[in-house]
Amino acid sequence: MHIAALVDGKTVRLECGPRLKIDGRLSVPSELVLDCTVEGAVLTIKALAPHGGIFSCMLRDKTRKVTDEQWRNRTGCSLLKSLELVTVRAHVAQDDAAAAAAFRDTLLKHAYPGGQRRRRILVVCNPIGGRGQGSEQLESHVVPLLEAAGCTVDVRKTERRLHARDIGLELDVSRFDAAICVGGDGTMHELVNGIASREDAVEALRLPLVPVPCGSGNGLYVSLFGVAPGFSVPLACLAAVKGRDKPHEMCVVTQPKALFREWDSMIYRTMGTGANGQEYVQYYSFLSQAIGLMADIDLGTEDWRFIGDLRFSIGYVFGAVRNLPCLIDIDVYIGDAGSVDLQQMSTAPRGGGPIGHPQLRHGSVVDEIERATDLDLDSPHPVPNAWQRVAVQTSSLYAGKLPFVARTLMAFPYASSGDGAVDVVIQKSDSSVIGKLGAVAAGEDGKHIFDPTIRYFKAEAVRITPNMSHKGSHYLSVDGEMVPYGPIQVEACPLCVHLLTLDDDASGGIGTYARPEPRGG
Ligand SMILES: Nc1ncnc2c1ncn2[C@@H]1O[C@H](COP(=O)(O)OP(=O)(O)OP(=O)(O)O)[C@@H](O)[C@H]1O
Repeated sequence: MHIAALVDGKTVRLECGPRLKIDGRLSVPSELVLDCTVEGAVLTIKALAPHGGIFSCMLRDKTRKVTDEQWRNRTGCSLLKSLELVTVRAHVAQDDAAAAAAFRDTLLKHAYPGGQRRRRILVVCNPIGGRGQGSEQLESHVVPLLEAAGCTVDVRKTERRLHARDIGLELDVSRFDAAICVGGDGTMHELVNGIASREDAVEALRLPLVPVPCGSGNGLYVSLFGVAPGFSVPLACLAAVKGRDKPHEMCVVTQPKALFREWDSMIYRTMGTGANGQEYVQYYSFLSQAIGLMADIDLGTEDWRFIGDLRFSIGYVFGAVRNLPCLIDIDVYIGDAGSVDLQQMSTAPRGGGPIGHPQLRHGSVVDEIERATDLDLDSPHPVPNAWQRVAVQTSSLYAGKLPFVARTLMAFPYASSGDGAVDVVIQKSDSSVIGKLGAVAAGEDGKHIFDPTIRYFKAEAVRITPNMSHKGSHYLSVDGEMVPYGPIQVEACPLCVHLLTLDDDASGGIGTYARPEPRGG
């Protein structure tokens, strides 16, 4: 479909189909088109396109272009870092009014093949996340872009810690088609836990969520959109406008209620009582749980927020040089869903697990566990269907459900949204400072899992019991948020969050980037 029209006094040819082309100005896949309207003689197109660059006026071909190949490989395309909202107004001759309307219809058909347009979007914005740019990004990019796509936008700014949780608790989910968090993983953690604490959690969590990267680590965002496009606010907003919904199973976390006594307010709402009458607190994690070095570099560098995610790299170097052991007992239930074999882990189904009510298949943290033999990760076979103590001295334990925890660390390359297991990375304490630095350098593309000082496996459940004499020198974090230092149990559960992605394949897992091939067959 094509049409001739006047843009800035020049006659140009407008073409649309799978691509939108405007002679000499714009050439992008229709997926990047947000809206097209015809009012009187004016045809208006709103789309995302790469920034022209400050020297673009000196270039012969000034077309702002994203090729089909670049769009297909978008998780590896750094050009998308400069995506921005572009508005093109074209004047069509009176005789061409019908052709302009047909052009609009064709363009919108290609721009929204799934049909749903003009979503009603809740925006939860943390103004102090990351480098404190949430409010600026909200006003300069998020709201204008969503409105350009014809969406209805309801903005709630968080005014205090746990405000996002309270929004989730009280939200009328029927009023929205999607919710976005302008902030980091912590804001999403609070919102998700608010929704997950409700009686109607399974249904309410069907509200699709999108992270807009204005935090520090933004692990959820990077796991959805890849590293190369950078922290692209427009790309995340595009997913909110037209993304597909994918379920992602979470971990249910339990900790003894007694640990929360010294906390000023009860963060999580759900309580339970173990077989021995001890009470526990239950909450959910969509991303990661960490203790030792990896938690310390996140929570121990909060004062360095102004340098963005560079704080994690610098914090890691400091932590590696201090090389503190982290005295913890680790019990794992590998089970049928888990594995200690990298080859098998690499072929775990990436998506599509069962969705349902949270379960504690392996009990809570306050329950006694019966252990079989210890698990020796250096010669692990055969693994019984039972709890096992992991015989290893650690400097850090990191567990998680998504590949990336930050753009510099694909911590769990074989993580899956629907395999019923949590991925675990243990860094042995007998590794040297140089060994630790080498391991994290390899972590950018997930190859740290082959490092001799690292052990990587999948388990149905993990219990960590820290030596409390280390309270004060280490942190415990869940989704990057500080939680009370003390015993914690984590298991993969069928309670899912629904995430909007730009992935083409609705059935596959989250993220289309390359993961490392297991070595040695
Ligand atoms: N108005 C506010 N004042 C103080 N704290 C707030 C406010 N709004 C939110 N918070 C808190 O800010 C913390 C950090 O939020 P967030 O996760 O969005 O950013 P981040 O920690 O920089 O990013 P990431 O988690 O990706 O590393 C959360 O613990 C949240 O409770």
